[in-house]
Amino acid sequence: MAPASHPATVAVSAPDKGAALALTPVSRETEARLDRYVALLLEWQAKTNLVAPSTLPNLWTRHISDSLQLLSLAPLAKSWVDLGSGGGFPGVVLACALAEVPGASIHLVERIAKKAAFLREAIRVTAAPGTVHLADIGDTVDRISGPIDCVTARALAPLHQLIGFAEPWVRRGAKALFLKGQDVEAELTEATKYWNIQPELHASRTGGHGWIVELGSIERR
Ligand SMILES: C[S@@+](CC[C@H](N)C(=O)[O-])C[C@H]1O[C@@H](n2cnc3c(N)ncnc32)[C@H](O)[C@@H]1O
Repeated sequence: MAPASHPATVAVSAPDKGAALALTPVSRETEARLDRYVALLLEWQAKTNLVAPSTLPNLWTRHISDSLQLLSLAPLAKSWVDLGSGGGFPGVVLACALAEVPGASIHLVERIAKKAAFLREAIRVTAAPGTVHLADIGDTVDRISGPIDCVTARALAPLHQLIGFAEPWVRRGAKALFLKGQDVEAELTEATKYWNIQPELHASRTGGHGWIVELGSIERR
């Protein structure tokens, strides 16, 4: 039995989950998959730091809704790539929702073996349509070769670097959706030194000072 202070004993806050599902509603089937994912995340959090411990009480609003909100910005996208998936945000959450969409799937790219192992287990227990790549992003550009509709990333790198990562897929027709914090304007200013972009900015539905940067085209300056 885990000691009382063991992170695996952190309970999910029902009001937080309720608030998250009000913000970003999902089907019963997706909710059941997300419940299995959250249980696994809390179990693994004890041995691998997957999310900042301070965010655990607000796991559903802070991480799950934050991830789910991307779906409404690419409602027709079936083929996704999530770069630097870490503990599975937004990648595993999207996979859980995409299980409802015939033919949809997501590639999860992560270079740390322990995290990739967690991602594989999350995909297994949720039976969600995801493929985990234990690899550096640069090495997956050729490996993930089919048509991709949407490239995502959260908390991975400054915007100008993210744009460089996503550029090969966006050049082949994908849209990029990056979850960003309050410094988005400064990051955009920096990014436009290197890239010709027409960003669309969406305020995060989960409150705080978050933004989603949407890019439909990327050209090197
Ligand atoms: C700060 S974490 C964010 C994880 C997750 N996206 C989230 O929002 O919770 C960044 C993750 O990206 C991974 N990462 C960073 N650079 C990478 C690269 N070049 N190729 C693959 N993974 C990378 C790191 O190992 C780490 O797990």
